[in-house]
Amino acid sequence: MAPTLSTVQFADPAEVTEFVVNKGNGVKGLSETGIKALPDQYIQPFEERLINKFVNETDEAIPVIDMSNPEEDKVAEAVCDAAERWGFFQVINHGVPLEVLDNVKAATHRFFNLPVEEKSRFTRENSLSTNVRFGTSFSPRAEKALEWKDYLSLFFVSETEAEQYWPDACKNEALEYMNKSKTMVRKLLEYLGKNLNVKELDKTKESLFMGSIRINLNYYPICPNPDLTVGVGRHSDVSSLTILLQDQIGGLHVRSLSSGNWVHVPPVPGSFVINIGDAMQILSNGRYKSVEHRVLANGSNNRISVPIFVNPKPESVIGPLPEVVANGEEPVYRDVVYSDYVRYFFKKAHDGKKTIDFAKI
Ligand SMILES: COc1cc(/C=C/C(=O)SCCNC(=O)CCNC(=O)[C@H](O)C(C)(C)COP(=O)(O)OP(=O)(O)OC[C@H]2O[C@@H](n3cnc4c(N)ncnc43)[C@H](O)[C@@H]2OP(=O)(O)O)ccc1O
Ligand SMILES: O=C(O)CCC(=O)C(=O)O
Ligand SMILES: [Fe+2]
Repeated sequence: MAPTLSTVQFADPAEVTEFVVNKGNGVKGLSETGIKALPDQYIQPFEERLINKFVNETDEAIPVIDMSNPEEDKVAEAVCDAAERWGFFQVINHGVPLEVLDNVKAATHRFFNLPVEEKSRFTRENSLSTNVRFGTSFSPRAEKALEWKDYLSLFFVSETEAEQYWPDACKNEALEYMNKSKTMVRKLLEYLGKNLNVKELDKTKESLFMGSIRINLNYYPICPNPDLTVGVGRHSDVSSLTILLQDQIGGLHVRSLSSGNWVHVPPVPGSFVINIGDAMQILSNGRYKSVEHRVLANGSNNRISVPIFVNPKPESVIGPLPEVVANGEEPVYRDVVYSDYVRYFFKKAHDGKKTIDFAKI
């Protein structure tokens, strides 16, 4: 059973960290104690809070693209245009059965509703596989201010490995979600590749664009002072492409490339939010943009989201594609080993678009 106010008292911030991070209660456990004020270590610097005046003053919106007829040129054009001008878009009629989406959302709630002793089997310290990690915030040991989010991160190696190590509460649903999304992912990558003069997604391109998959189940519990903190701080993803399933609560904001405004991504039932990640920005020599985004904390509702990060293989060397620089275009990025890039991302706190400097020439 979740601890309650009568059983949990925090004398100082270190006790909160012990309870949330080290004991594996997460911010969900903290929220469920009935805590009335945000603990100090969650208070973000003023400039990192999503203050209302920067939001919703604009009628800008990320494109919503209908994929009912995926072979039509206008679908490919809309995807490539959005990847260049927004780095973000939503897709509807994408062919992934709605039941699969409902099932993975239900499985996410089922996992986070497990008792702490069960979830703690998957913390960094306890997990039997480095490919399965239950955690909180982003990089708690590196962060000056923590983020109001718990997560389960599942790196796919094989069905057998997943069967053995992924939590029973969600493994079948997460695998089905991943498998049933593959056709859509391939199609999106074909559109993006063709526009870069990549003729086909052969084995080499496949391992660069979609050589590894990570699924995260994110849980953002009700927060006592949502204006003082964030669910997720400003960052860009390090993937090639991210496919995000969000529930009906909302809170994801994207930085508009044209105005610099923070633009809300409204939940559209049955849709996916798709975004370009740093790996794709590097491979396309900056043509496609991985854009800063962040998530608000919420004072009245719990929220979940389930991103699939489609990535190069960890051992892939990524740099501007030969097809892109063949015409004499100057490369903006150097070649980097993808796992070095990801390790660099994970070892620091979220810092907006700074990760990509690691690969800049
Ligand atoms: C969590 O909140 C997030 C997450 C995100 C994620 C955005 C993405 O775009 S995720 C896609 C990343 N790409 C991949 O995972 C594919 C390639 N993977 C790899 O190359 C490797 O698996 C590796 C990630 C480099 C890890 O390799 P290795 O060094 O063998 O493994 P570890 O020793 O386990 O990890 C080293 C170090 O990395 C950090 N870390 C690892 N996994 C995670 C994870 N799932 N979540 C958070 N941090 C992770 C961690 O610091 C590890 O050091 P420890 O000392 O703590 O073990 C976007 C926004 C978010 O808020
Ligand atoms: O929860 C969301 O809407 C976005 C989460 C996110 O940006 C991430 O996990 O990388
Ligand atoms: Fe993200």
